[in-house]
Amino acid sequence: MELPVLFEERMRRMLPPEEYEQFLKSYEREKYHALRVNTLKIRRKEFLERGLFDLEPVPWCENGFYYGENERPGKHPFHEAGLYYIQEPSAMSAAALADVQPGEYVLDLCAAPGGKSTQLASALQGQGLLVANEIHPARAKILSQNIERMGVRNALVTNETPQSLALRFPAFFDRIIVDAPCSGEGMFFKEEQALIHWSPENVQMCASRQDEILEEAAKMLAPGGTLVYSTCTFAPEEDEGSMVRFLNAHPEFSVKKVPSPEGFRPGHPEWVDGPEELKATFRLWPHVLKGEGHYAAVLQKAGELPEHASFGKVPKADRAVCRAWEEFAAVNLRETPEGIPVLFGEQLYLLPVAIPLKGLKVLRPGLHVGTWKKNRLEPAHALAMVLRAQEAARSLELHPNPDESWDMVSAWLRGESVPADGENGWTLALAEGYPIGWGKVSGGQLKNHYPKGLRR
Ligand SMILES: C[S@@+](CC[C@H](N)C(=O)[O-])C[C@H]1O[C@@H](n2cnc3c(N)ncnc32)[C@H](O)[C@@H]1O
Repeated sequence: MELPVLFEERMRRMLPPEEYEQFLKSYEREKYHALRVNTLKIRRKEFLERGLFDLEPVPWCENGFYYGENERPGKHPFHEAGLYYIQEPSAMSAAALADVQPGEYVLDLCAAPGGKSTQLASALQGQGLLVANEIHPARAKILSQNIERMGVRNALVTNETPQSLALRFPAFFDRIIVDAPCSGEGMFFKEEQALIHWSPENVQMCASRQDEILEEAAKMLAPGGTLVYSTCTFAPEEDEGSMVRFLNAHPEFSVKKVPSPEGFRPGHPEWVDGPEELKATFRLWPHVLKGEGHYAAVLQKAGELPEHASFGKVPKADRAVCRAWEEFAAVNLRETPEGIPVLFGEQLYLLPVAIPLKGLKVLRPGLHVGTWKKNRLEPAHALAMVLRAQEAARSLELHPNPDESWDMVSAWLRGESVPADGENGWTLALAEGYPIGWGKVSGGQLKNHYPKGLRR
């Protein structure tokens, strides 16, 4: 791989000579593949007991595992069932450092395609609130699909600028992740675009954009809250540099000392004329650990976390719709998910927390439970994806014998209907016990309602 000369010169100045050679060599090796088990759907232990792939733990992420280069987890039906998320291993560091607890209010400000958001959602375990925001509309759609596939019930997916989000959510969140757009020097390996667009001017542009994003994040963090900043670049201006500019402008913030995971190296204040406390930020180097490289910092805002702020009431879906939802749940579910029913056009959602949505660009205001059409409620795919098999009144196993082929599941994922002799009505289709969508039994068939856009 041919690296930009100015990049090489800068890296040579940054690293001691033997380390610089090792750093260069890291570009020649095979890239690492990893997945993260989605604990909203399956426990780590159960996933390992299934022995699906040849796995090795990622040291800094409890549910992260490297898999062999010949494995194809993206093709397995369990990927569609949302049992795991394929993610670059060093990218698992920021959300792990955020140490999110169930019930907190969390913002992922630069969230698409959703690696960190889905990791934060697992940590929340369906309690509290996740706002997953992405500025680019097309990327926000992909984020929203991943939130759905992973069975996240308490997320609001927005497509806003950090500035307008900050107007709606002043001092609102317990934790914020800023996984900033950056010059992507850690991505040279896999994305030619990062290599083509690299220039010292672009590094400067990214650094100023990071300052702007962090400024808005600061406004949205509650006193006593935690801000995690990360990039996938090695440029000091965008890493320790962004932190020093931010800390100078915000004396209410300091670097939080958190235990250093295996393989992480300290940040370098001397590269940016910054304070010693930057040594408690983290450098993930591709020649030191098994990953493409990252920078991460955990910052703390002074003060005590207050009670969660309330916006008061939000307008609920009208009575007929709420009643239809209750009736649907009574007939088809054994447990009814919680949330405030809100109608967006024909789409019914359960909003996890009373947040006024007017004026915000929202793609997914909570859990999508159904479509209200012709005075009937048809269940949404997202609802199937948050349920456990036992939470539906009826389910049908499409892969009853683990030793047999996955033909019936594959047919289902292509949109085909399958034979079924159960009771008529909405039925959860299962792949070895894990929901993959809704079907409707009638006339000895499970009619396929797998969304057209997802069919293989
Ligand atoms: C490093 S990526 C995020 C990756 C994501 N956190 C994940 O783990 O899957 C940075 C994101 O920031 C978005 N972005 C670009 N410009 C932005 C801006 N001015 N404000 C906020 N986000 C921006 C990009 O579209 C991109 O999706």
